Amino acid sequence: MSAILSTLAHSSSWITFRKAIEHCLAYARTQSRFELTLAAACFLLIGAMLKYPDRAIGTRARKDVPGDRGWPLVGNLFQILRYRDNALDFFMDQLKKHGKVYTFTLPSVGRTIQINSPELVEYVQKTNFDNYSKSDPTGMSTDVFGHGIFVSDGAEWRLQRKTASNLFSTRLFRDLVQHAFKECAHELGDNFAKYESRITPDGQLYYFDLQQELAKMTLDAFGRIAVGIEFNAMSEEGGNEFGLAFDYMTRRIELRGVDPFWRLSEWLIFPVRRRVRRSVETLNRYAYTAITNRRNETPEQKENRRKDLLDYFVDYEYEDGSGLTDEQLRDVFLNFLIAGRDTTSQALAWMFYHLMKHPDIEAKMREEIDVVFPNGSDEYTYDIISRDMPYVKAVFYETLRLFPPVSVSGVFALGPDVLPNGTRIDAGDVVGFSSYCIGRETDVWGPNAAEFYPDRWLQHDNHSKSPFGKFKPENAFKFNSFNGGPRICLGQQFATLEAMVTIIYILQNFQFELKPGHPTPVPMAALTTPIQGGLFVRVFKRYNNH
Ligand code: HEM
Repeated sequence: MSAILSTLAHSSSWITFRKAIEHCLAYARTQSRFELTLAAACFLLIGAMLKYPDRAIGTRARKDVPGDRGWPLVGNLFQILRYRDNALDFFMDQLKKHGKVYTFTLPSVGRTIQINSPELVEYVQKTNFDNYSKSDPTGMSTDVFGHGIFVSDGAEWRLQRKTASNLFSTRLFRDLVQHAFKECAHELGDNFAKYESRITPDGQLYYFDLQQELAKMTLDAFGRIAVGIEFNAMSEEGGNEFGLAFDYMTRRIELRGVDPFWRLSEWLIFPVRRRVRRSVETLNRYAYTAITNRRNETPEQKENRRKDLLDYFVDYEYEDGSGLTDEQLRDVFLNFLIAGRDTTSQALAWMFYHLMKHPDIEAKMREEIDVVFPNGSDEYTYDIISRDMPYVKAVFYETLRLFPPVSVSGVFALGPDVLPNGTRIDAGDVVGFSSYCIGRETDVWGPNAAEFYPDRWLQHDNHSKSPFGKFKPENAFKFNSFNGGPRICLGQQFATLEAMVTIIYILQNFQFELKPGHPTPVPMAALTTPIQGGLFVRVFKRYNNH
């Protein structure tokens, strides 16, 4: 081998090159098949390294877009792995270093052109929407998402979007605020009341993971409201089997993104293979049980309950009279559950953390709540919550600005394109955007962009009924936490109302204290953005209220 390499290295002219080839062939005739295969593999590897000296294999060079130089064949993989503990820091550091548009490559996904400016995001999410796809050509999320709304395009996506939007009516919201959301908030409160007096077996004060409790609540709520399932996550006997399987798989999908050989490694590492299989089985079991129950329901049973999301899909008919298959319904079920559970609960966890750090903001929220719902009243209505509580909404939206549950996302370019700033996009490129980064940009949000400052969402004019002013909505591409354009989050209003009912009920009745020595929360690199390790608090009843 070394003889071949040294001859090739010195082949400065065609004659010497020919001699080198002859030398190689003569040498090869003396070698075993194994050594020849090894030599060929080394040549291929060296050739590939020369072709892709600073980027992931298969990607085209892009000297015209700023970005850190990558390694041969693996691109920026090792660099991103160094940010494993907080992947969002990678995006922020790149933003500071290169500006709003930069690029990096990964062997599993190819080239990403990251655009962190509202104008460019608007172009991709809305103006040239048809050129960008959400489907997942890597297959990393297929075992969970299948062909559901998050990862489908074209007719498949339109069907799901249109069918699901039938559900989200003002009539439903009125009903949810007065019943389902309120009932779930009460159940959560019942658990808090138990935790208040609890002592651990070794006699210590009881600190619990508030983020996990909120996730249980949003899962139970969404199960009841959308798919007619009682997950019983909040009940202590429930076990939260579905939620844990979901958490594991969402984390797994994220890890697959930085492992070019994820199929092989998951297959080789038996405990991972087993846990993936069991988790997917759990998710499927819940989904198929719900679907079978729904298909077997009698007309009387159906009449005695409110029409839910699953009904709209089970009842759907194509032009030829056929309906959706069980597999399609399973994808609907799982996609909506991930949308409905993690996002809202994580945003609430981040918000309660900020309230513990900003008692002045919490006091103002309580002031608003106590005026609108005096004496601890829980006569919540859709009109009052959406009209008369600008400060509570402002605090929730300020949390979504700084800690958006979907903090980084992207689309695949179907064809070549040129962005409004002149950046070229090649077919197959990932165009990435980060509401987390945009939410922190000072030219977008002002010099105090990094500050938790809910007042930025309020405006004062003569028409505002509340002393806090009026809630001031923002452009969807500047405040991109709910996405924008035709794929804007379908559940924005649902999530906002659910969160507000929960916040109001909790602040009317409880107070949290952060566990002493709790580390400053760090966002976890998952499909959504939970607090890494959870949020451990103690809860107290609010005795000085009403
Ligand atoms: C605070 C809570 C929420 C936030 C911040 C949020 C944010 C988002 C974002 C950023 C997307 C786009 C994802 C992407 O394309 O990468 C999205 C899509 C979606 N969201 Fe939400 N979401 C929230 C709650 C909900 C809830 C509660 C539901 C259901 C009731 C929901 C239903 C959906 C659906 C169906 C889509 C897919 C829309 C499409 O592709 O057409 N979301 N959401």
